[in-house]
Amino acid sequence: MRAGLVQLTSGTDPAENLPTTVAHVREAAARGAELVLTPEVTNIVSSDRAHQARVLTSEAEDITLAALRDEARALGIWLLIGSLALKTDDPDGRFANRSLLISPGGEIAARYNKIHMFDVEISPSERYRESAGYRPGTRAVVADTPLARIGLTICYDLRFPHLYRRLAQAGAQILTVPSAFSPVTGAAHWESLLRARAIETGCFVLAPAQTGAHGPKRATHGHSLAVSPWGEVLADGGTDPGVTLVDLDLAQVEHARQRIPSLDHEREFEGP
Ligand SMILES: O=C(O)CNC(=O)[C@H](CS)NC(=O)CCC(=O)C(=O)O
Repeated sequence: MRAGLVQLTSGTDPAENLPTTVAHVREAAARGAELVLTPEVTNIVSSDRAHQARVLTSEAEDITLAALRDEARALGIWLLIGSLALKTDDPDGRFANRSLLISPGGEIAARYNKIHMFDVEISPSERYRESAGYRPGTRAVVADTPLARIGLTICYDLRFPHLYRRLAQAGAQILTVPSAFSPVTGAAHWESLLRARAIETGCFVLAPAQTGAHGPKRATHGHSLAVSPWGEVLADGGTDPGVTLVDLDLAQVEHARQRIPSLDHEREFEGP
């Protein structure tokens, strides 16, 4: 099976971001990808909540979702929209950071709302408070497709290994980690964490990423990565926007788990 990782430098205007996203999805499909994946917040990278409140819409009205559903249908591909920032009917007005898996029929096959919120202070000048803008999800999701069983996660979720273990134990063969990783933590941790999740679970890990400068105040790490169930980096998207293709042999999932059956070796223990 061939997958295509789309790497983007999304800006603050969903309508302006859309043509580039569509062009990359078409390129991935033209080059043989049956599963195409876009990064976290494909529709908008912005930390201005007032601006987001003006330009974001609900799922039913979202132009990015509508256009990408049309593309999936026209191209006959499975399309993981890594995430969209969407309005919800939550009383506190927070958005959803939602991953959507689209079938080749253009239908929404699965939805996953990001569970873990990036509320951190990396340095005095670099702070994030994701939970101020987004309501965290409360449900883990595995989607069955004819290509593979896919476990959906987003970005900072990557630091919570028990989520990935649960998805693998629920039968996932591919784990998706669409991201907008920070440059500092990306350089220090991104590849190691992705390889660790693949090794621990015996799953392929596919991580399409945002990259570069999103205006003057925000930058992301890039390096969309595909990792095999044995922990090998199969493809690295570098730092420019574009498409990275990778061929996956799903038999490697079984093979890696036979060599190291750690998923089956859990034991109950006492303490601490
Ligand atoms: O706010 C948005 O526009 C969309 N959300 C994100 O970009 C989120 C929250 S700021 N980024 C991450 O989770 C990065 C995690 C990370 O970098 C790490 O774990 O080190």
